Amino acid sequence: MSGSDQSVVGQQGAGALVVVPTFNERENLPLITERLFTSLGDVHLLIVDDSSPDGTGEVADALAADDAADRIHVLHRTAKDGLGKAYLAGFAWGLDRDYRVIVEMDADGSHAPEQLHRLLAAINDGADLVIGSRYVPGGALVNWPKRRELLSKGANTYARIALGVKVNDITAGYRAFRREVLETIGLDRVESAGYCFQIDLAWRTLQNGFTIREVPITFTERAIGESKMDGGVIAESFINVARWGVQGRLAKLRR
Ligand SMILES: Nc1nc2c(ncn2[C@@H]2O[C@H](COP(=O)(O)OP(=O)(O)O[C@H]3O[C@H](CO)[C@@H](O)[C@H](O)[C@@H]3O)[C@@H](O)[C@H]2O)c(=O)[nH]1
Repeated sequence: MSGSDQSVVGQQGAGALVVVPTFNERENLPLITERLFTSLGDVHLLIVDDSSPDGTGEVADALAADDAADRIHVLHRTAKDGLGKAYLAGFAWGLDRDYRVIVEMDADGSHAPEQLHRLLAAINDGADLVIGSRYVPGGALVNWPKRRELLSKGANTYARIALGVKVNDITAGYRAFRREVLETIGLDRVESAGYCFQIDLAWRTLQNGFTIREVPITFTERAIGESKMDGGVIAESFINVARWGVQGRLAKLRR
């Protein structure tokens, strides 16, 4: 880990930690870092690397060492352990410090740092969890393979019906949390290791009485490297969502 602990001062990004999980993103990481700090100079960045074989962790360390403003931090984990686990480790790191807002963002450029101000503005406006949504008016997909789009829309429809929630893009990975949401949910209660983690957190956010607001974003398919989505991720989502749906309905019946 590098960099020192400090709260951030400034305007829109003040007190915000952007958590970026990485696995084999050596070429993407410098590009997204540059774009992030060009867009919002007063956020902090935490890179959570799972010992990427391509040397992403060393690239992250070099970026942290070169940042004179000490805004970049790196968490090195020993093995690839899933997107959800990487985020939870990053959130725990952020909650241990003074950050007011914790952001999720991919390393591959799918989530434009230039649109982060939209998420932070909604937090400043009182939302508890803000989802950068592809499926609200103004949201868009660029170059995403048709099969990924169908999978994503299918997963969203399934989750909406099974859980009885109204979120349009509950699988989205571009998000901003007010720190109280994560503190109240309790990170150790989150059950999903993979991408189902996104649904898991949104579901628990609502169950704990917090609000979710969706703001439109443009999701652009990565130009470099490849997705780490696999069959295990899909199976975990299917099973967990079904289980939460049944639990939620039983709890309602008992009331
Ligand atoms: N540390 C770590 N990082 C990981 C791991 N798996 C993936 N990542 C990182 O997590 C980010 C997203 O992974 P991708 O594999 O590129 O995601 P995607 O298929 O494009 O999926 C995106 O869209 C989904 C919604 O449809 C989202 O659910 C998902 O979060 C993500 O935003 C990238 O920065 C990638 O390096 C892991 O096991 N460990």
